[in-house]
Amino acid sequence: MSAAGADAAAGADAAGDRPRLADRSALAAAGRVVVKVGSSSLTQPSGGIDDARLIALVNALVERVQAGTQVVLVSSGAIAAGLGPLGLSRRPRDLATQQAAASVGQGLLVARYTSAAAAHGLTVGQVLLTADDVIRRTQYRNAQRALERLLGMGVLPVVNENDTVATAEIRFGDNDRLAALVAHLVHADALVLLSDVDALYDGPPSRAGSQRVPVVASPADLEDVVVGGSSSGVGTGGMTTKLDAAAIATGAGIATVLASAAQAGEALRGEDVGTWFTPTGTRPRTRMLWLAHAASPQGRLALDAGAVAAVVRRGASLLPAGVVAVDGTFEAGDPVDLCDESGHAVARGLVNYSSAEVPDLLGRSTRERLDALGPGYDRVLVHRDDLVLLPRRRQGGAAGAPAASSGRRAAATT
Ligand SMILES: Nc1ncnc2c1ncn2[C@@H]1O[C@H](COP(=O)(O)OP(=O)(O)O)[C@@H](O)[C@H]1O
Ligand SMILES: N[C@@H](CCC(=O)OP(=O)(O)O)C(=O)O
Repeated sequence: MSAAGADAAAGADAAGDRPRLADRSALAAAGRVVVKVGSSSLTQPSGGIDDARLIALVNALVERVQAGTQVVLVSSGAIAAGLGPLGLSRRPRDLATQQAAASVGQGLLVARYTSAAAAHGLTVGQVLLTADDVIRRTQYRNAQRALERLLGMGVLPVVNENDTVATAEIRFGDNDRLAALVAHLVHADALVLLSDVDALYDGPPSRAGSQRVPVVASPADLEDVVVGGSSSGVGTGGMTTKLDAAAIATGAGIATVLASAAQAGEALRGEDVGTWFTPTGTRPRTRMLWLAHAASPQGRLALDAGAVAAVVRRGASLLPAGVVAVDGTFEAGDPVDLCDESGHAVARGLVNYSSAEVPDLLGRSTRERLDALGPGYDRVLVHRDDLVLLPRRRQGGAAGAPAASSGRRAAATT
């Protein structure tokens, strides 16, 4: 996947299946890059699309494409672009109006990308994703196949969340993490996050004395960094979601750069701008990353101690006999959290039965289930291939890297 030359500057991936970019200088020769741009970098304060900035971004992307890099653009800005045409002066709070604004704005946004890219002979393809679409085996393969084909045909895919149909429950909500997962989905060499701020600073950029952080080599480098929310009025997550995205990507072996959209060209050429996040982990299986980071659990299964040990330490599937209680309303195939006796989520998986069926299964052996309930009830509750362990810091709901990138995950699935 990497262009010739990248290997020289790349460190070997421990998994051995893809090279990792060692530093900024390797970026210019990267084979495949996902670029994410935030709303504040594309729209005017009043909400309309800022044509000059959008064209400058497209020019920077075209330069990379012409140099041989395949680029996927994850673009925010649909909601912001839809405000003006709908007579709205600020980002609406309610979901339905956000959906309406996104519906109007997304079309306008892609039309501008299409014409800006066409000026260079580059074709744009729109890809709208929901989190729910891509945690399911068939659908994530479908998204992967579509992106792969678009790139193979020399198209610039422009990805956004499908805000118009994403309900509160299945909504991803921020494109920084979405971009990190897309980078993983397409096996990108690097993720470039473009914003209205030119780098990560050790404190709020507006505060006198805050210093640019040029390199983050490990999470320890972030210990003294103070991060805040968005100050633009149109952005969503501020620096917090960018650091989450960088953690997801680097934890999966993907180098990440945070820079200003105004310096997109320099950032993509590997010049010393912005903040470089060194890849730390190795690539987990694609769907597992989505399951840990994109899926909203629809229920909780309380496991006894033996079942926790089997799932977490031995990598076993979850059998109904090890579950003592069920909570929530879900269908077969939905994501649920598997909790230990103190209520901490230790794993997340796709459940094979609905919440209406589970109570009848609990505590019963396979033979007892078949005898009492009939054929088909010998399935496990959650198969080990549909399961990802959650690291301790994620327990209680905080975002974190999935254990899929660690040795523990390998133990849990083999
Ligand atoms: N430590 C920090 N370093 C840099 N920016 C920060 C920091 N803490 C908070 N921010 C804010 O994060 C903002 C970028 O986030 P956001 O507005 O969501 O951007 P986007 O629309 O590009 O996704 C910056 O404009 C800045 O005000
Ligand atoms: N999907 C939304 C953007 C969500 C989002 O993450 O926004 P931003 O913080 O500006 O990257 C939209 O297109 O308006």
